[in-house]
Amino acid sequence: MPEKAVDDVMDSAVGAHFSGLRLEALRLSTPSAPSSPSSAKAAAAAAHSNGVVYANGVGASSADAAELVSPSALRQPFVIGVSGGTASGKTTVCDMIIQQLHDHRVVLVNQDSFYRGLTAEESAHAQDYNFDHPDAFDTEQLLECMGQLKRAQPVNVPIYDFKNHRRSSESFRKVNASDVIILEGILVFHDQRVRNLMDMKIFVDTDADIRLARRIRRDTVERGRDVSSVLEQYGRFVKPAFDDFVLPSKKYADVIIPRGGDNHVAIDLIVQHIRTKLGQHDLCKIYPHVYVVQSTFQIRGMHTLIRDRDITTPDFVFYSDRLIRLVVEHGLGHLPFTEKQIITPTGSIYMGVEFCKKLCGVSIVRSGESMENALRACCKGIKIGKILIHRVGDNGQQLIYHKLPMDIAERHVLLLDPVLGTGNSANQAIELLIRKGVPEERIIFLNLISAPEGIQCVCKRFPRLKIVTSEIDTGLSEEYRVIPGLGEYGDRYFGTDN
Ligand SMILES: Nc1ncnc2c1ncn2[C@@H]1O[C@H](COP(=O)(O)OP(=O)(O)O)[C@@H](O)[C@H]1O
Ligand SMILES: Nc1ccn([C@@H]2O[C@H](COP(=O)(O)O)[C@@H](O)[C@H]2O)c(=O)n1
Ligand SMILES: [Mg+2]
Repeated sequence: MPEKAVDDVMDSAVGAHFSGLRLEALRLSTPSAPSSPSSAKAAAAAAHSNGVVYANGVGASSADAAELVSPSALRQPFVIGVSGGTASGKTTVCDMIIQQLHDHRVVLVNQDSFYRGLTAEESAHAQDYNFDHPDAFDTEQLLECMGQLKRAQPVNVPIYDFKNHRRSSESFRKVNASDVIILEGILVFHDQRVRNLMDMKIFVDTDADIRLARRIRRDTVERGRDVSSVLEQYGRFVKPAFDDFVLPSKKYADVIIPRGGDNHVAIDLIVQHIRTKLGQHDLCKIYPHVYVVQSTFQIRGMHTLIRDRDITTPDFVFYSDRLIRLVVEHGLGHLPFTEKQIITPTGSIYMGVEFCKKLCGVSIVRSGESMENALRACCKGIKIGKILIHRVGDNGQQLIYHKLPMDIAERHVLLLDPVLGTGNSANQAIELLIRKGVPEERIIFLNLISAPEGIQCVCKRFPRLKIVTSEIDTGLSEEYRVIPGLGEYGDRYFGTDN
């Protein structure tokens, strides 16, 4: 690219946001082609398998892992509650989720395991016992087990036999501490203390007639009952308890799955959500300065829209802007502050804080410019610099042009690029900022999506820099594209795609 043209690009791009004008062309001799995706993938895979290290050492798979992960970076496991009426398909749905995930870091805990065993006398009149009432479960023991798992300790879960209504006296099922715990049962949303353990609640909603038909088949085939006893128990206890306890707890659900295991779309979405959580867990454990905006279904919904190849440009811009705003706000939360006391209109003292004033934005041209408006909306009058990284041919040479505030060395820098792919251009930009005197720990790199390979590449080189992102994707393709990704972000945002 001729220097004049670049000058024009930079001048038109930079607008009137700062006065310190510099243009410098750097010819880099170090090859900067993306590091091979296979080696990056191998590194990501290694980190993936090593990432699960527990406070008590359970599950640590290598000595390297212990070095990589600092105990302060450990997070709580992600707990998913699955409720619904009897024979709605709860166990089936959980089994499908676990099978699809194919990941050892997910464990299932069944509320059924915590049924109180009947005494000999109660067993003799089992037909009169209400197994659908909350008192039929030892909820204290369930809470204790879940507490242990949350504290990353393995637990022995009882084994319950539906045929004789007793727990096995000799054997237990050993459940290891894991990153994702799924807790399923008819009444897991009933007790507030159990509900409070959950990060996500799913209700499996299946038509009552279908449930009854399935229950008759299951209980006669698997639980040693005959049809008339199933029907009698259903009318006397199961249905009334469903109406009194199970159905009223549906209101606590975040997600309702109609048709249970037949609803493949819902199961795929949940699997995808858990995968995202697992990816975040590993990388956030390994790199304590990686922050992922807390996922909500609003955020997931916006990602679903902007990742859809058929979305219109105005919608892409609208939802990208909303997401970017969240990332920017989160990033600003990592800036230092000073305490400040003010007087409110009621004459009272309010002990507050004052924002850090010495900051600026730097966008990596061109797609990083799409994040500038959100930054300006949050920080009135903020100076925004630009860095353009231009590849010259295929030999790895790059030209870097920049326009940065004169006093950038004294500022905190919010580096803007919506997609962190290989991490190579991000590293070039960060190196330049450091050469300009910005300390590594004063740089916050903001993106919408990040590939694990990019996070590894940047964090290994700049371990004190912070990365704030809204989702971590699966990885890079052979062509270094983020997968599932969202395509050429700049073209989609500025409407220059086809
Ligand atoms: N989508 C489905 N189609 C047909 N049968 C199903 C389906 N989902 C579950 N079942 C069967 O219905 C019975 C009840 O399912 P289960 O998953 O045990 O329900 P829950 O755990 O909610 O009681 C089981 O025998 C199971 O094999
Ligand atoms: N000894 C027992 C214990 C429980 N039940 C019934 O099991 C149902 C809960 O399990 P799901 O897999 O169907 O959710 C519940 O409705 C109890 O009536 C039983 O029959 N015998
Ligand atoms: Mg079940």
